[in-house]
Amino acid sequence: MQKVLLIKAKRFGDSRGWFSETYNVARFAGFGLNEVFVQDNHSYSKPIGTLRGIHFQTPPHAQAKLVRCIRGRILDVAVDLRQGSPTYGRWVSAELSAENGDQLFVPVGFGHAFVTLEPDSEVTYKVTSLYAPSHDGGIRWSDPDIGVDWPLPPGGAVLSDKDTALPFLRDFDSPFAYDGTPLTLETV
Ligand SMILES: Cc1cn([C@H]2C[C@H](O)[C@@H](COP(=O)(O)OP(=O)(O)O[C@H]3O[C@@H](C)C(=O)[C@@H](O)[C@H]3O)O2)c(=O)[nH]c1=O
Repeated sequence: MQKVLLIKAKRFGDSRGWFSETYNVARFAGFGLNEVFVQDNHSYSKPIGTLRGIHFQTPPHAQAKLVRCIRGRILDVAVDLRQGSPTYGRWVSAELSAENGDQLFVPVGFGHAFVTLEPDSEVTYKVTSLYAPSHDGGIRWSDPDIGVDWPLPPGGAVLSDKDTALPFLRDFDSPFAYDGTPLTLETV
């Protein structure tokens, strides 16, 4: 399995603006990321405080995700859902924005969620397995056993109907196994 990684962008600025590679198979292999991405996703969230998650797909359709914010700003969160992990239910997060160009790599075995910190935020992400609605899974964003410290606006979280009714961690029998990879947030 893989570590959660915060991947910094290299931007080459000139009088026109800048250029940046967002994915390069050789560079990514250099920090141990050899995933094959098979689908690209793009979501737009109008209100500030839009919260999507905590989501995953179960095996054999489990997905690793490479997440980037291309407009606005989000707090992106990865939750350790690996059965037997000493950090089961714990989470790491990073602020991703159009401005910083950072990407979060969320490996298989982690739930993924984000909240928008600005209105009109757009997120794109690559995934390693095709969408399989029959293997869609989720945990409640507000689960007290996870305790994500969501930075919410005064109006609170804006959620899909599905996300308001997701189960809690205590009722979840995780299909993901712990392989000894520690929960860290390494920056590369
Ligand atoms: C995720 C997904 C959804 N859809 C459809 C199903 C549904 O009608 C509509 C909206 O789906 P959702 O409500 O699940 O979208 P959303 O809440 O944005 O779900 C996403 O949340 C983030 C946090 C993730 O990590 C993603 O993997 C995904 O789970 O889009 C696809 O066609 N392909 C896909 O890959």
